[in-house]
Amino acid sequence: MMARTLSSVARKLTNTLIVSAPIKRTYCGTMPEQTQFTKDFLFRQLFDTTSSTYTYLLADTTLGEAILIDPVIEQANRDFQLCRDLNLCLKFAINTHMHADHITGTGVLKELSGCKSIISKASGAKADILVDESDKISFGRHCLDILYTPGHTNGCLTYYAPEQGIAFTGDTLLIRGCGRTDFQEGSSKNLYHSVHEKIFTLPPATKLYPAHDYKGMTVTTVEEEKRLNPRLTKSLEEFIEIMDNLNLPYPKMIDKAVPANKVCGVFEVPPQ
Ligand SMILES: N[C@@H](CCC(=O)N[C@@H](CSS)C(=O)NCC(=O)O)C(=O)O
Ligand SMILES: [Fe+2]
Repeated sequence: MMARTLSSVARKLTNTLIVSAPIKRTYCGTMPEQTQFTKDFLFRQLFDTTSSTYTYLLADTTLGEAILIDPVIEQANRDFQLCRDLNLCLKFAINTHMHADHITGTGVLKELSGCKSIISKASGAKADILVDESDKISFGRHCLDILYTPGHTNGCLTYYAPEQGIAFTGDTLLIRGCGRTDFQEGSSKNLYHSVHEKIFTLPPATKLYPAHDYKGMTVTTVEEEKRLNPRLTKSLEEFIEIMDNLNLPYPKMIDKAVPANKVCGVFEVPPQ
């Protein structure tokens, strides 16, 4: 009886959908035109399920040079093997900031591939190359511009590839959210200014790729976040109030991850 009732409801719904809800073909909103990747640009979004971290592999497919953004130590072998499978030489392993929730894979990747590690000067962490806003990171003919976007931590960077219309926001801007500001010299005011002045001023169609997502989302755009971000569409005062009341528990790994990430994810034995 129940099964029959359910199936008749389903049939009714289907009929209703078919009969009275034709697919709307004209988009009436303000969605900006999407930028396509150039033919010689490789993009892979990789995921670590334990920490919900995204790692990004980018490469110049003509010249075979690659970089990784925000690699996770437990996935370093996976990421290195992917580079080998695709015949790519890993030039740089880069962090958007000194992570608090997982150990970076940059130290292990250096050992595996001979790549150089990169982080911001302001992070206070060790790496082969310390970068700042005016610097650029090149791989093959491709290039990442560096935007200094403090707030989640004092050393947060956003990496921007203008030709591809993409930016890697780390934890500064998450999809419909943003990084917390309650540790590692976090500042809600700085984060608000970083997002409004550095990220929201990029072209509206710019695709934004965060370091984490906890809801299964993968990508957003400047236009979407300016319109829909529940925190960053508010005034500065309202934003600070929201951030002061998040009441999130500290990341489980924080006490292990931060000291490890200060030294590129490789614990150094102090001299005896
Ligand atoms: N539960 C996770 C940590 C979750 C968390 O705090 N995420 C950070 C980014 S990693 S530093 C964050 O900024 N979240 C903002 C938010 O609104 O969720 C763990 O235990 O590792
Ligand atoms: Fe973080």
